[in-house]
Amino acid sequence: MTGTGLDDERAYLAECRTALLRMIDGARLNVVIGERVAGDRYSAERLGRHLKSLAKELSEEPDGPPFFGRLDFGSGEHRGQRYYIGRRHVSGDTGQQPMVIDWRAPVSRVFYRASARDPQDITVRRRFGWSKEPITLTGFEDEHLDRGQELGTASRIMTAEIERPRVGPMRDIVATIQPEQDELVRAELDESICVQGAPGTGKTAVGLHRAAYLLYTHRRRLSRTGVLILGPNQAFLGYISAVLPALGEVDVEQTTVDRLLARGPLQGADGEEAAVVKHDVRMAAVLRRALYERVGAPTGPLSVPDGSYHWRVREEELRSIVEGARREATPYGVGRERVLSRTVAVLQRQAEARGQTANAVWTRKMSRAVTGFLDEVWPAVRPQEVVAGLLGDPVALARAAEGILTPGEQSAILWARPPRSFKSARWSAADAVLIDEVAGLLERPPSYGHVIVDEAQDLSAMQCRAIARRSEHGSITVLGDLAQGTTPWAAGGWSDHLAHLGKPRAELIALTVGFRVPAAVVAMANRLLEALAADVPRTRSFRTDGRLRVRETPDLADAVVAAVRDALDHEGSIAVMAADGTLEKLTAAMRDRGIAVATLDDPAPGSAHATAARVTAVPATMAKGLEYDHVVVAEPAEIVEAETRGLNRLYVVLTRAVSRLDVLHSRPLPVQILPPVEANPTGT
Ligand SMILES: Nc1ncnc2c1ncn2[C@@H]1O[C@H](COP(=O)(O)OP(=O)(O)OP(=O)(O)O)[C@@H](O)[C@H]1O
Repeated sequence: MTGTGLDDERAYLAECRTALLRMIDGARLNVVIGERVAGDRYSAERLGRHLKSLAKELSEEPDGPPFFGRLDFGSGEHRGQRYYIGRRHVSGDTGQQPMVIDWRAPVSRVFYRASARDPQDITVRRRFGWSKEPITLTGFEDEHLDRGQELGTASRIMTAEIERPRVGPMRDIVATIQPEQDELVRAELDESICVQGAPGTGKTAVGLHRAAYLLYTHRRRLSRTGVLILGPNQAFLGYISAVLPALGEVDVEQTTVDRLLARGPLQGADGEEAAVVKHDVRMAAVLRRALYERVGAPTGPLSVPDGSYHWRVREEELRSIVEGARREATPYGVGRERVLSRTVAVLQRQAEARGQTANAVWTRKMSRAVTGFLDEVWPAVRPQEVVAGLLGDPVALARAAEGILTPGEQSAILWARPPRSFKSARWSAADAVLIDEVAGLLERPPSYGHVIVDEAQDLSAMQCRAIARRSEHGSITVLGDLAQGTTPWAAGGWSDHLAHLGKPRAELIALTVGFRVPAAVVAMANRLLEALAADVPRTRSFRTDGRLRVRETPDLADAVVAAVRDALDHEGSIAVMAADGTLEKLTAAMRDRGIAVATLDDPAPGSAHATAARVTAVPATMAKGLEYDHVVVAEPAEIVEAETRGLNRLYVVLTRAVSRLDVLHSRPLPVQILPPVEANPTGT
């Protein structure tokens, strides 16, 4: 093999860039040609869509390095071959092998999995180092795996990538995916997995890369059924939104569970007591009962006029049709269809016995004629109607909830002032979950090919059921951390959650190496973890850098302003986190003193409308899943007091910093985060 020096690599880089430009030009030209040559309108549209998305994918290729690794094979199937690995394929001349191989291709797996102990036919694995603006190839590191040489955490290039200051939205990690992460990313499409991992172990990163991997490997199947990513809130979705496009995937639906389920604006709000009952899995049984209570028994024979004749169906026969449909456990809507078609079939048999032809026109006429009977025994309903019928009527609720909900629970969810009609109801997010449950009883929603659920520990049983309905014929990746559960219904363990998600046999895997939080901060967070009583494995930090500063101060606002000014001297993003009320005051204080502060409602950093502010004010309740280079946490005691699972919230907030964390307090710190001596000064 020739060409192993930096100059040779730079020459190869130049060739790759030319080839990439050729690909983009080719894709654009194909769009033009495709528009001209396609025969009928349908195929023109399909071809046009396909080519446009290809061109879009290619031109969205960031102006980044075309490759990050190289593999030299010494033996086996690829003996004597050299492959460059990058974010996407770069085609060579016709008939030549690709200049760069997509990181998701089967052969690229070796880049992530080979080790000195198991070199997998590799002689040398090379990692490339790049600098930004302009993107320049600065060097490389070789591991002679065939000679037992492996750098692991001693790799400067890998360490620099993991420890780089964070700026703007989340980035992909393709160049440095770790072997245990790669196993999850490349798990088979029909495998459902559940990843438990402490803050910063890469769960979100793994989920996003798994989506990209599955789309590459099963493109046809998934372009039909789709991939869905569910995150905790819009701020989080904004933060992760750039990762998949950077990997060439622009067609993945990313949303929150609330948005996925809402059938209209959500204008209502529930108190915690009501929300807890509405999210309880027992509501599924209450709703089912309320719905099927609408199915009635026939109260007499059916007489159907047909010209001058009347067809008659006996009451027993009608009863057995209705009972039969009920027993079949199909969706309610299908049950109604079956009662209709079976009743008409009885009429048809009678007509045929009298020598009459029962053609399609006749069948339609008979179907219309039995609608009255159908509406009586198996009425058509809207899901909102069923839910409003329960929440607005204590008698109906008591009937449906008897033996399932206590009287106290029933009164917790009853509307104080029922709306005049279900159409004018002010639905809450929890109501939307109930409505979705009923909608699922009426008709099964289409299934996604794969669903990725992030921060899954916070889902309620009823939300899990809603997701299960949408992944019945697909698989799921569940990502979460039991210690970060902050909702009143947060999971205490994974097995119940997985059962509600419809995948009780999903494999549970733990990630235990942290790539975000510096070791000093992990030590503090781990002390708090002890108090959370969550059954989760401990983590160790990959990072040896970073700084933790804890300061008592008589004036919180002054101290926050000083800490932020100090942070502004360094590169990287900055966040101030506090309980919601205090944050407003701190934001005003910072702005008064000339510091530009963004909020989470502002456009994502890096987007066209983003503000220039480097500091973001982040309410403690919105911090989940986010990370900033420097975090200033103000008054931890208030964060703990603000909600029932306040200690879990504090755990989330303390684990958002990548490089530096300032903890500022004017009141005593929660004892759970103090070192043992300070927490118990008398030693008793
Ligand atoms: N293999 C890796 N190489 C480089 N960076 C990584 C790697 N794995 C994770 N990271 C980085 O570590 C940070 C934390 O990752 P991520 O947000 O996916 O963790 P998480 O487990 O979802 O955390 P949380 O539970 O707090 O939401 C991110 O900046 C991510 O890019």
